[in-house]
Amino acid sequence: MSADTIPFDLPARPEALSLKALETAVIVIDMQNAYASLGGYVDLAGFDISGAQSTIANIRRTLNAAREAGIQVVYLQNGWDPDYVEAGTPMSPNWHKSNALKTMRRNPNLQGKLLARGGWDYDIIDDLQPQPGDIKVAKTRYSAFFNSQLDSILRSRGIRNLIFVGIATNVCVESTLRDGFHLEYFGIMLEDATHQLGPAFIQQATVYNIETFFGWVSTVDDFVNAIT
Ligand SMILES: NC(=O)N/C=C\C(=O)O
Repeated sequence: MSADTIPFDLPARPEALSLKALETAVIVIDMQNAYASLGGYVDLAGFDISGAQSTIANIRRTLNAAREAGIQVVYLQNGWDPDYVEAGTPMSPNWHKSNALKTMRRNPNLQGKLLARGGWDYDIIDDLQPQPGDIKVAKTRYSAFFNSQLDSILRSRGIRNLIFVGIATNVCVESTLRDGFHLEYFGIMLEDATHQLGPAFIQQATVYNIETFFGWVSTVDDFVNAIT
């Protein structure tokens, strides 16, 4: 039996899980300049991203260990075409709720810069550049399962367990983990490899929701120790 088919035990809340590397992927949600760099969209929109640095370091540790253990790494990238056709019109709730679109409407000099494919804001941050063998998937709404290739990419590889890292805990991470639950994926969030948009209590709200209703919560130390 090869190492990646031998189950490893992951300490998690509300209970530990037994997982096989080959059936597991690390899902990296939106680690783009927009969400993790000063001068990116969420910074310009007025959110506090001072906690992102420790999140980035914890994600890097998670990804290095996952690649070593033969666990697939999948990067999601949020945004739209440079003309924002995919962002929708006033007929779409996205047009009304997207803080990126609202920020650009308030500051017309930013038009075309935020979350536009091909631009700096859309790019994955330098510290977490994808490595050979990693998979990149584009998304246009908060849930990475909506209108994307993610489900078929995972199912075609027999992946059932999703380890979530990235930004933001309470928006795209939680939306994707919830949709994954309804598609029969086992979702596990590494709480110290995610960061919220909004006050600290909202991170705890997502942790509670996941532990209680949608999946499991673990930590970077526990994940790295379990697979090395
Ligand atoms: N990646 C995210 O969680 N995004 C949250 C908000 C947005 O994209 O406007």
